[in-house]
Amino acid sequence: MSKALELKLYSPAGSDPDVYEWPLTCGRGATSGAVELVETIRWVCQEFPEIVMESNILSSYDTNSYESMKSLVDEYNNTIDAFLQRAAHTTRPDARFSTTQRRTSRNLLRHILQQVYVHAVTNPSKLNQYEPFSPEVYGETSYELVCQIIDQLNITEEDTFLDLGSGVGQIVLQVAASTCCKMVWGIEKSDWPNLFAEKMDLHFKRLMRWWGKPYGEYQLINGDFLDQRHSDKINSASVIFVNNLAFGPNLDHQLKERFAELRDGVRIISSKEFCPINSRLSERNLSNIGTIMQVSKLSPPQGSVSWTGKSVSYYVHTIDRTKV
Ligand SMILES: CC(=O)NCCCCNc1ncnc2c1ncn2[C@@H]1O[C@H](CN(CCCNC(=O)Nc2ccc(C(C)(C)C)cc2)C(C)C)[C@@H](O)[C@H]1O
Repeated sequence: MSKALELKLYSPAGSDPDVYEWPLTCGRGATSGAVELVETIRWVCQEFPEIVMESNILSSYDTNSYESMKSLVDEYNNTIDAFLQRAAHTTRPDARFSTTQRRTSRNLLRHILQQVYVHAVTNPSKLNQYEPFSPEVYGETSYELVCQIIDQLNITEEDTFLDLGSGVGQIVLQVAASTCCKMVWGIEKSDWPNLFAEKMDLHFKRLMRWWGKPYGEYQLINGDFLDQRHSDKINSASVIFVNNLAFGPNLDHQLKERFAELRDGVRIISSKEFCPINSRLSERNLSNIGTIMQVSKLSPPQGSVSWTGKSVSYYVHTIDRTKV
C-alpha cells in the first residue's frame, strides 16, 4: 500500500521531527492540523528570532494543497537546518546542552498546552464542562490567572506544589514548565480526566522535547486526595492549589482536618475561603481553623478575561501558628 503522505516539521532543538499525516485532520476539525502546523512555524520564528523565513511564504500557502504545504514545510526545514548548522559552529559545545536553557516564554507555553490539550482530549464531552475554569477554555481563563498567582508566590527550588483534584493536569503541566519548584503533583480520582491526563503527559513531554525546553519533575496521580495513601503528598507540599468553589461543607471540612497538620509557612490557594478572613481572634480548634492561618483575598487586576465573565477572586491561606 502506498506510504501515507506526511509533512515533517524539524525541531528547532534538533530533536525528532513532528510528523503530520496528510490530509491534515489531526486533532478536531479538518483544518486544525494545518492551522496548528502553520502556527507552530510562526511560533518558532518568534521564539528563535535568528530563524527568519524567506520572503512572505508564511502568508501565501494553501492548506488544501499538499504541494503548497510541502513547499512551506521544506522552506521551514531548510531554514532550521541552516540555523542548527550555525548554532553547532558558533556556541561553545557545552553551552548547547546547558541544563539552564531558557524556560518557555509565557505565550509559547500557552500555545503548547493548548496543542497538548487538543491532541490528548479527543472528546471533551466526557469532561465536566460546568466546573469553574473548565478545561476546554483553559487557555483563555485559568492560564493567565495561574501565571499571576505563580508570580505572586515567589516559588523557589525548595517548594513542592500540589493540585487537589487536578482534572486533565493542565495546572500541573503549567507549573512544571514555568517554575523551578522541585516537584509538582496532581491528584485526580475520575476515570475520564485520568485517561486524558495520561495522554496530556505523553504529548507534553513530546512537544517540550521538540521545542528543546526544560521542565520540572511532575506526577499526575490517579486517586482520591482524601485517601490515606496520599497524606504524605499533602503533608510535604509547600504550595497547595484547590479549586474548591463547588466543594460541599463535608469535603471542605475533611480538607481542613488535613490542613490542620500542615507546617507553618505552607500556602493554600483556593477559589473559596476555608475560614473567614479575620478569624484569628478566637480559641484554637478545628471548627475555627482560621486560628492557624492568615487568609487574604486576592482578585486579578481588572481586564483579565474570566470564565464566568466577572473577575474571579481567590484566597491565599498561609499556615501561621504564631500567637496573634
Ligand atoms: C468522602 C468524600 O466526600 N468523597 C468524595 C469527594 C472526593 C474528594 N477527593 C477527590 N480526589 C481526587 N480528585 C477529586 C476529588 N474530588 C474532586 N476531584 C476532581 O477534581 C476535578 C475538578 N477540579 C478542577 C480540575 C482542574 N484543576 C483546576 O482547576 N485547578 C485549579 C486550582 C486552583 C485554582 C485557583 C488558583 C483559582 C484557586 C484554579 C484551578 C476542581 C474543580 C476540584 C474533577 O476532575 C474531580 O474528579
